[in-house]
Amino acid sequence: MTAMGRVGVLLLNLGGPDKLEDVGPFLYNLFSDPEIIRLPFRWLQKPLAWFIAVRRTGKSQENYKQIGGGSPLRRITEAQGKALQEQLTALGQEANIYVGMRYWHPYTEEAIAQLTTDTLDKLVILPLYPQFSISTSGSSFRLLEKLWQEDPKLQRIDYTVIPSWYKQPNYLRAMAELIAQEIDQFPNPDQVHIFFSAHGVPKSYVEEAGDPYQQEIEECTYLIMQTLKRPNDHTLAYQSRVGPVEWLQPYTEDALQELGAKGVKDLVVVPISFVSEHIETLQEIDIEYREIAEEAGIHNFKRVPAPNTHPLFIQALADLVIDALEEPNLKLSQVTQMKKKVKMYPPEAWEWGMTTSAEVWNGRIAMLGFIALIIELITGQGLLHLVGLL
Ligand SMILES: C=CC1=C(C)c2cc3[nH]c(cc4nc(cc5[nH]c(cc1n2)c(C)c5CCC(=O)O)C(CCC(=O)O)=C4C)c(C)c3C=C
Ligand SMILES: [Fe+2]
Ligand SMILES: [Fe+2]
Repeated sequence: MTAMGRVGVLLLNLGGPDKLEDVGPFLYNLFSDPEIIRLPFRWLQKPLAWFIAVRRTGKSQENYKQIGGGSPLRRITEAQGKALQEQLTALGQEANIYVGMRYWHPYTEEAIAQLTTDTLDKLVILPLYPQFSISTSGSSFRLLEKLWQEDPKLQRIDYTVIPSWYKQPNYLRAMAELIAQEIDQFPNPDQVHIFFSAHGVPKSYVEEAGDPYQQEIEECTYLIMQTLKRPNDHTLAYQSRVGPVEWLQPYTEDALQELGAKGVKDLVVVPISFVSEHIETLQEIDIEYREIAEEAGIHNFKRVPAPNTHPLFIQALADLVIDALEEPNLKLSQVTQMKKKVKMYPPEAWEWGMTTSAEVWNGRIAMLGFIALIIELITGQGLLHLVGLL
């Protein structure tokens, strides 16, 4: 305890399957989230999530097999929490650290149950995503808002939220240092092409729902290059597209092929939206994109490690917590306002069940939807392709 009283830090992350048997239920949880699949009908969410999870599990398990049979996200996030606690203690700020994952253990609900029994005086909510997206931090904030509304014990905790933090100077320094270490291993470091690969989101998130993610990614790329102070050429592209709807462009695979065709031979990939190693770095970049790059003639392909427990990165997290404790509180409900009034799911206009006629239409559309789902289940074609998920 310090002058601030008993402080807690809630670290938010996505979560990942610990072992192969977890892949199916993890995918079901992920696709059950309306911030991941934005459907106009809430009742369709769970059957669709189940269907997509069943269809995707085999392929996804193959990928997890290639990285040792599970996600390292929990282990790394817990190590980040421990390092953050030690750094805060060194700076004179004792704190309890809690890890709350969105789609797998330890779930956000478990972290909340723990922290309500710890009688905290102040809680800092810190998402482990440098940039805000509706689909990541936004989804976790929305869940927390719901938990807060339901629990009077939580309402008594004085808390503040950090919405995004890609401008944090020590984070930028950590990224620049990790990039410099990698390019300096090449015979001609200044000739190496620096390839920023961000996790993508569907284009409609940005263009229709006002997700600030793309703007924050672009600014973050610019700030890292400014901090790096090297003359290298660089590219920003988006990875991990799911389904045939348009996602943010250029796609990583296309951009790699284009650079190969232009004669780029030396390239380092910087995973820019992740702060830990996980399937998208260890399998997708290190295995799939490496293969594409090598086929395109990029013979010297390297990847910059995620910040993980890099001391400058842990310092950045500690700075964020200490600054948040000193600044005025930011509430969960204020965050979406700040983030350019993003339209979280469901848009208000879709609030159904308020009138008798709406109930009648709900019923009719539900019947039609179920028929469409049955057709899809039998033929493997139709509705799911229309909504752009398969
Ligand atoms: C900034 C990070 C992330 C954004 C933005 C994001 C959006 C997003 N993701 C999916 C679908 C899937 N994501 C999956 C895994 C996964 N996603 C992120 C991060 C972001 N996702 C991480 C850290 C992980 C890995 C977890 C781990 O196992 O370590 C998966 C599962 C893996 C697979 O089958 O490919 C899916 C599916 C969508 C649809 C989306 C935006 C709408
Ligand atoms: Fe994802
Ligand atoms: Fe992926």
